[in-house]
Amino acid sequence: MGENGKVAVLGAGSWGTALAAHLADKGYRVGLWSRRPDQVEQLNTCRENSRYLPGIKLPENMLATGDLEHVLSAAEYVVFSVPSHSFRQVLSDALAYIDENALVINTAKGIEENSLQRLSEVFGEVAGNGRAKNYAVLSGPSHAEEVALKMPAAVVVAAASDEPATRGQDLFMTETFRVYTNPDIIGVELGGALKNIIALGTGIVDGFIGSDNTKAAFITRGLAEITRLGIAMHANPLTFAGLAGLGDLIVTCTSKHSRNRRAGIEIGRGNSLEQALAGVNMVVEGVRTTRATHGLAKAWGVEMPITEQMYQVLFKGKNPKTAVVNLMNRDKTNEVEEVALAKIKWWIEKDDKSPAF
Ligand SMILES: NC(=O)C1=CN([C@@H]2O[C@H](COP(=O)(O)OP(=O)(O)OC[C@H]3O[C@@H](n4cnc5c(N)ncnc54)[C@H](OP(=O)(O)O)[C@@H]3O)[C@@H](O)[C@H]2O)C=CC1
Ligand SMILES: O=C(CO)COP(=O)(O)O
Repeated sequence: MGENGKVAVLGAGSWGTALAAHLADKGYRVGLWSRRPDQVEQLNTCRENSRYLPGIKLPENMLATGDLEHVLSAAEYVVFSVPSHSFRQVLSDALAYIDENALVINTAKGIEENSLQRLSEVFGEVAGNGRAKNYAVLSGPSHAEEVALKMPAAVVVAAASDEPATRGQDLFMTETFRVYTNPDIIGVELGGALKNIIALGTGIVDGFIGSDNTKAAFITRGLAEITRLGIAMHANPLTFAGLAGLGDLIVTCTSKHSRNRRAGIEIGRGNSLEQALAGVNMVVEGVRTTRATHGLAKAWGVEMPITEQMYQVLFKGKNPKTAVVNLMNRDKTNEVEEVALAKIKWWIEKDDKSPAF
């Protein structure tokens, strides 16, 4: 199973720390890279990440370091757990030290804002498409706080071919952390990134309406528009009914641990975006992802009414109450027919993979 092999985890936030502890508990030698020397010192002496994952005792066979070359030297697996907006930079800094045969697993959930690229596309651009054979994505419903307590969770590893997907599955799988493989890297990336827009919005709805009916409608129609974009971008529609789609949507829209939902609640209570982000004080991926997805929807010619309203609320000062009124009063339509049409479009366009930008 590769236990006792070396793993480098880049990014010492809540997810990087939880995954590093998970893999160390499984018997791997784990190096956890942080960009902050004071945090390295604190992790190694107190054996706890008091800022990002308080209350979890870190295993002895994981060591924090600020030295990228050192942590990556001889690592068979490299886990990226930095926020998506810093993925390109950290990857560029790390690349020279990553062994050609090492499996790179990205765990960030986002779309790059300026390029509108999925993170596997960023990886291809920075590392070269030749290295894509050793690239995988870990996604699905998995809050760090619960994974660190070994509460049962099920996730997905997606990769372009079986071999890296199975390597990733074997790396993470334990009795309490069940890992499925999925060949649909586009769908898994989109599901993980776009659910954060819906979680932010669900938080807003929680913050000012508090209606379960409204929330259920918002989540369900959110999944419909994620699927619509996914189909246009040549993802497998079924991925969105799985762990990286519906599964992650459920957890992020309902959990007390969700930073996206918590930020949304503050906005729904009348606080500004800046106040909401300062209150959470951890990465809230849904903000940048809303802007990026707004761009993707335009580029692919896909209607995404919830994303459009979220964009207006977050960046154009629209009142959330007006946004809900606008969503409720759109032209009448047929739920199933709409999905069927999107699917036909998928079949027609699947041989033409060139996006409209
Ligand atoms: N938390 C969770 O439960 C889960 C998170 N994820 C995803 O994992 C990714 C990381 O999230 P998470 O760990 O929760 O985030 P946190 O906010 O908990 O931590 C972010 C970490 O990234 C570091 N960081 C930020 N910018 C940079 C940079 N430019 N270079 C290097 N390090 C940087 C921060 O360092 P510093 O303290 O110095 O700012 C901090 O250690 C996100 O994409 C998130 O969506 C996925 C599944 C579960
Ligand atoms: O992706 C996550 C859980 O699967 C984490 O979601 P939040 O970033 O909203 O906390």
